[in-house]
Amino acid sequence: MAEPPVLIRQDEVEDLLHYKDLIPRLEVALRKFSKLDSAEVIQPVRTTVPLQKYNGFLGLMPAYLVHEDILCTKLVCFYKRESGSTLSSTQATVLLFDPEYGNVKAVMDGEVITAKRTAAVSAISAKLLMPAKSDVLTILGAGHQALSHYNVFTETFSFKEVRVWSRRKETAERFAQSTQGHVTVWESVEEAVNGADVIVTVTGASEPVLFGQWVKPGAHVAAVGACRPDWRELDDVLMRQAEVYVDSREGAVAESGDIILSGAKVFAELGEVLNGTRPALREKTTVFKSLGMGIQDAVFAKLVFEQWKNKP
Ligand SMILES: NC(=O)C1=CN([C@@H]2O[C@H](COP(=O)(O)OP(=O)(O)OC[C@H]3O[C@@H](n4cnc5c(N)ncnc54)[C@H](O)[C@@H]3O)[C@@H](O)[C@H]2O)C=CC1
Ligand SMILES: O=C(O)C1=NCCCC1
Repeated sequence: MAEPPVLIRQDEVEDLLHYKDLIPRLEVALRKFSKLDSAEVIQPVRTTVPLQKYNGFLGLMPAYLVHEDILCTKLVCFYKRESGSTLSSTQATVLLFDPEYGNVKAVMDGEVITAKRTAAVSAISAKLLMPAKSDVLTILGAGHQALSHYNVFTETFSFKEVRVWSRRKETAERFAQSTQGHVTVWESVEEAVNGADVIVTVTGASEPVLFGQWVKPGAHVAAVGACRPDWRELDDVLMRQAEVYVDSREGAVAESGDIILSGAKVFAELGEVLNGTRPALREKTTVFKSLGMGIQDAVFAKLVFEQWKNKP
């Protein structure tokens, strides 16, 4: 009989996941995903169950990496929260299976995995697409993803200035007080993004907050929020003037309101750029539209489980 699953808590996942280990693993997974004719990665588009009564969704994100034999699914609930709400907008649990027998080996917290893997993928997009000389980083939104993005972007790159905007100034101020380095708080998006080389959008918005007319030509935007077909963070002008990169084309055309409603064309998947089959147009204005993928959770779940087992 199979052993019962182990339970890995949020603080344990936090201690076990470091960006320096995450980025190379994610690059390998993104490359495999985007290889033409590859049967190495099986990842259907997220199934989403609406929770209308609560203004939220349950997303089911299974993935199987055949060669590494990693079978995993994340269960993630995400919500549209009113300004001032103290409820969390994302709750996630990750299940890691034994693919041969079908039993669950580990049940682990998915919130840290979600925060860190999403930020690490955005950092990969910036590494490939941001202007060669990037001094100013602006973060729009001041929640969990804002902090994980701040951490990985400042650990990976050397910005001279980091700015934050949030719809409530006190949230942005609290964010700026919680970071290791200096962050300036801005009252309007227009001022916050003026002259920025890299802009990260990590809001719960369902209407555009970032407008193309404010974005410096050649800037890179990592757009992480608005993961529903009728939600927006970016306006049509920005979507149409930028070269649009995604994590998964299939996911993007099914789930991204910014892509679907603007009619913007997807130029490439990040994995295609990493494989060298599509170019990184660093000199142009670029948008990386992130939606999140089950394989990203799967590689981290395996890493967490292995490290947890080997803990002294
Ligand atoms: N692409 C991906 O893989 C993932 C995307 N997400 C999405 O990223 C976004 C941020 O997630 P978290 O940081 O976990 O959420 P959070 O709730 O911790 O932070 C959200 C931030 O957005 C702000 N905000 C909320 N509604 C807004 C509005 N209408 N206009 C402007 N700002 C607004 C909040 O004040 C807060 O600063 C969410 O949309 C979430 O669904 C989350 C996980 C993974
Ligand atoms: O990939 C994920 O995880 C999520 N993507 C969209 C919104 C919530 C979580």
